[in-house]
Amino acid sequence: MTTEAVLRTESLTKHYGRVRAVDGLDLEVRRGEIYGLLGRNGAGKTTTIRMLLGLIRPTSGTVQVFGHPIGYDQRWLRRVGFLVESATAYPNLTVAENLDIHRRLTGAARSSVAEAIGRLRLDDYADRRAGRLSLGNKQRLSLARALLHAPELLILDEPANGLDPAGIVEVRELLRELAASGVTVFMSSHLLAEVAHLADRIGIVDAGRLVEEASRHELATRARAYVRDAFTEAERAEALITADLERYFLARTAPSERPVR
Ligand SMILES: Nc1ncnc2c1ncn2[C@@H]1O[C@H](COP(=O)(O)OP(=O)(O)OP(=O)(O)O)[C@@H](O)[C@H]1O
Repeated sequence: MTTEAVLRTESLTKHYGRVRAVDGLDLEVRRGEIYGLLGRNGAGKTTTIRMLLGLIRPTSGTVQVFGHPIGYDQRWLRRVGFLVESATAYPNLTVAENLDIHRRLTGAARSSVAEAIGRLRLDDYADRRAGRLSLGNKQRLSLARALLHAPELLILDEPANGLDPAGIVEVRELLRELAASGVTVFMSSHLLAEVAHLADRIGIVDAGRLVEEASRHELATRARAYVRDAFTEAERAEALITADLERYFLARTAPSERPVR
């Protein structure tokens, strides 16, 4: 991993009237890194992501992608894959047709549609209309679209939304694989476990402000100390049983449903 900043914000701010949705955010995401923006509902994650993509204009502050300020030159968008609103697609078009539209818009190779379908394990649904997919499969379609044109940077708002536990593990593996091949991933989540399993670095936002930033390892150390101090032995045992149940569920999942490595 080099230290080159793929994504950088300086004093990024968005106010809606008196609501400070995002308030002076300084972020730097390096090439090949998985960065997780973690925060409660309403903390400002979606607003941040919309500004990163140039979908809404900041009240003040700047965003740079690949070293270029957004707004002046939109060509960088071709190098970015994104998922903003989860589970959006043309409902009357099939999975393959939805992806083919994106392929044409981005100028990606014809084979990229089948590849993306395979990567997100949508093979059995390729000819199904998007409007008839389950929430989880709609989310897979959105993810397939995000990575179809082999972007260098993925910006994903709550990528685990709507996925079942096996799906979350598959997508986690996929994002890890992409990051290992040099793709930079910026993702948001309101679930600590999701970013803690995946992100190299985690930024915690609250009321639009970055209240903490740490590597996954540092955060895990702090969390362990917190769990030790804040919970009783019975509560800790209960949590362990829940984790074991999740592992049991995954072990019982048919081999064809397991992630491709
Ligand atoms: N268009 C808007 N007009 C007014 N207020 C808004 C608008 N968009 C967001 N907000 C407010 O800004 C704050 C941040 O919202 P945002 O959607 O960015 O949070 P979030 O962290 O993505 O939350 P969630 O996980 O619930 O999506 C909230 O108080 C929200 O109500």
